[in-house]
Amino acid sequence: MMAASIADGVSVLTNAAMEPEITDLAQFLIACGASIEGAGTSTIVITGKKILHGAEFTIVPDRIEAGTFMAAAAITRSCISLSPVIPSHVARMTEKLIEAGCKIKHIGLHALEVSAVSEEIGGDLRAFNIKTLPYPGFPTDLQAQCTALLTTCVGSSIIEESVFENRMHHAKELQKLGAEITVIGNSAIVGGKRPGRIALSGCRVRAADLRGGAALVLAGMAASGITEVENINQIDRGYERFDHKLHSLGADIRRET
Ligand SMILES: CC(=O)N[C@H]1[C@@H](OP(=O)(O)OP(=O)(O)OC[C@H]2O[C@@H](n3ccc(=O)[nH]c3=O)[C@H](O)[C@@H]2O)O[C@H](CO)[C@@H](O)[C@@H]1O
Ligand SMILES: C=C(OP(=O)(O)O)C(=O)O
Repeated sequence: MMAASIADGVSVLTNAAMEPEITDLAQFLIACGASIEGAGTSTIVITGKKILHGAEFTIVPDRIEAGTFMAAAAITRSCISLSPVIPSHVARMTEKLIEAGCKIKHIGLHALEVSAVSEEIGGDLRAFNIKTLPYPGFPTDLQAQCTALLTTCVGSSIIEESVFENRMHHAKELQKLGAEITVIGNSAIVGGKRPGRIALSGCRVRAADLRGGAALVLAGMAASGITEVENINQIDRGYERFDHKLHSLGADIRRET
């Protein structure tokens, strides 16, 4: 879209992703004088302009960061409110957490409250299944965080990763924390909380990638004892001050320099 905005003539992008970030980029380019139609659908038509101009623009809230904090509330059985978030951008995550038993309240247009506190939800969280799909389906970038959450829920779940291959590295690390996970190709079967099964317990684990790393931090907050996550530069690629934000919510977390 960026290149086509200043290319000669009309460009048509087919099979385009329909994610909010695409629409947001299009809106920014339009604010800069570009001509773009169809962003947010699978076909985008761009008529090139000779020159663009500057514009002031506020970018869309990060739906994956929001979804990660929603998972953090759930895995620690806490209640948090988060903003700014566009509730429709985290709709699939909201549906899954409601299926698990969480209570989710809209506070105005750009804030949500997520509660997994057992007295408020009347029991413990239940397992749910996930199949990742292109937006507006369940995002691949929240799969790892939900896998961590599901290791603490009552019952077993099936996770199907259908967007991106090789996105199960966190499973092996979660196993080190005591989780029961069987990976079969791009799917995983997670055995959740069961009577007689030991809950997660802390140890040293390694972040192989961005979302898998975030998932290990979430698991570490739910685990007994101390969890050390190595290779956190992966997490820093996609979360600004993740440790500070979690600490401000009450997590016992610190960065080792
Ligand atoms: C619409 C959607 O859900 N996009 C996700 C996708 O975007 P992203 O655009 O990064 O993903 P790609 O389209 O590059 O890749 C998706 C899949 O297609 C395969 N592939 C890609 C190009 C190609 O020429 N041949 C091929 O086989 C890749 O190997 C992968 O399995 O992954 C990102 C990283 O997790 C997520 O942030 C995005 O939300
Ligand atoms: C996979 C992601 O990003 P990257 O391709 O930079 O690892 C992500 O945003 O979850």
